[in-house]
Amino acid sequence: MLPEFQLQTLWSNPNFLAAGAVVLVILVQSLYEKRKRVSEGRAPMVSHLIPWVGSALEIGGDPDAFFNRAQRKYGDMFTMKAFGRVVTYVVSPSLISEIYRNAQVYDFERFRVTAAVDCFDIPASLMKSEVTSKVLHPAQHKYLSPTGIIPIIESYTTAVWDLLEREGSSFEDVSTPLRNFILPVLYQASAYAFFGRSYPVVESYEPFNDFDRTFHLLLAGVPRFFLRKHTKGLATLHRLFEKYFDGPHDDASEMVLENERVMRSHGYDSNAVGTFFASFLFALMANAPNAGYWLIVLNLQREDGLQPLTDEIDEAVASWKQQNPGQQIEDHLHDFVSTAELPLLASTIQETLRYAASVMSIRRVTEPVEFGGYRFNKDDEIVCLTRSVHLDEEIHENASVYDPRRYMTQKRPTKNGKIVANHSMPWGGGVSMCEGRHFANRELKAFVVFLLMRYTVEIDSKSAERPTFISERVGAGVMHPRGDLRVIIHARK
Ligand code: HEM
Repeated sequence: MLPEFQLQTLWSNPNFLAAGAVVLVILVQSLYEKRKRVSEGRAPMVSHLIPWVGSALEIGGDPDAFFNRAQRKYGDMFTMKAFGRVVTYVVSPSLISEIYRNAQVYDFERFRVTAAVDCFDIPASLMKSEVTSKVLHPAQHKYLSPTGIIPIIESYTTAVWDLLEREGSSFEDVSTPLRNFILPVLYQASAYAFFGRSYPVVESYEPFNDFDRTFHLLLAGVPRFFLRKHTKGLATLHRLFEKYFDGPHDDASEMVLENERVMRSHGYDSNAVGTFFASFLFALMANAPNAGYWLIVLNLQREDGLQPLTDEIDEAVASWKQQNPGQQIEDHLHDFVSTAELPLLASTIQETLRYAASVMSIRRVTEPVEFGGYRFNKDDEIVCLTRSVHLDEEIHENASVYDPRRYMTQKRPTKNGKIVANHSMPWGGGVSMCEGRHFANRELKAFVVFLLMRYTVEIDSKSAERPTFISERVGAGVMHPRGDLRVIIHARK
């Protein structure tokens, strides 16, 4: 207890009184806001103390724990303020699928255009024109479809095989940070597949990382002024793309060449074409390489390590050789990897994405609507929080445990006695569902198959360092690693 004379001193201190008044005003205002929302039938507001900042710092600390607490306290929908932005989060799979189904009321297009212009500097005239919605996006959709993607996957397959041989040999038999080996291989092979060998892939790697590292801050509304490295990275990517589109690049994929032709025929120059493809480069690279990294890291930390996957792949190789006597697998890489039945690897990829992806789908309400028992006004922002579904213990047994066999053995997931069809949504959903998912799945499959055909990878027992998720990259896709895992790679005999 404070002695009486100290209390008297405090009460007569004008600074103390002013601070007390401010706290009182904030509390009254927040109480008023909460009451008003309840009386208007709006989704409940998560309590916060600092007015404009709202819950931003708490979300940034441990987002999974924060959203879990909010769900337990407020239910399947709750509103939150962060850096002045008011957003309602939806965590139930059935409500999320309703949002995905109804693109008229829960619009994505406005966010798509704004993000392309504000985050990637694509000219607004291009993003808002029918060239993009009626020609460029449909063409991208066609080339990224399961059949359209085949030629690109073929070049990817050859590129990743060659890169694993070339890069792998320089890491053999010495302790090495896994990241240095894996991420550049995945990055380069994908870039070659879409843009050809004329793309300055090595030069673009660091600027891409500078841009990508703080992308979530840009999404959260942090002004570019505070993100100097990020902005410089994007400018370098634009410059490299402009040079690439000004020079010979006939080895690019048909998807790139066709979209370039369309843009040029509408008067857009190499610089504008470059901004469009810098945003595609981001989609291509922001998630898949890190997913490949986590797949290896998470399995290496299990008791049986990568052995079950290696055994499955060895069996597929043996079976292919038996069916194709006298043939070399190296001459039929795409055929082999696309036909190989690898149920454990398929489940491992899906589980890695469930476990490591933090995905949010942003929508804007287009008209007043009653939804999930609450009222929404035009222009309200709603976010589908798919990670909450991934971590829901009722839907996924032992959800906090990484289990590569989960999707081989799991019964049909249910919640409240009902089957949950959308139990895993690493690709988002509805109109904004990841266009690159067919490529990404095959990319990861080919990468893991070839890696384990060529090498054994083991943890360097002298190093205790282990990577953890940078979970504050909330909503921005597969989480990046903080720290790394030192490994020793040996060529297989
Ligand atoms: C593991 C890898 C990947 C994951 C987890 C992933 C996830 C996502 C997610 C969550 C979205 C936004 C969905 C939404 O807002 O609801 C998205 C969009 C997109 N992704 Fe992927 N992605 C991956 C790899 C790729 C790859 C390799 C490509 C390119 C080949 C790609 C191309 C795209 C494109 C073009 C969009 C924009 C779709 C639109 O604006 O409608 N993604 N991705």
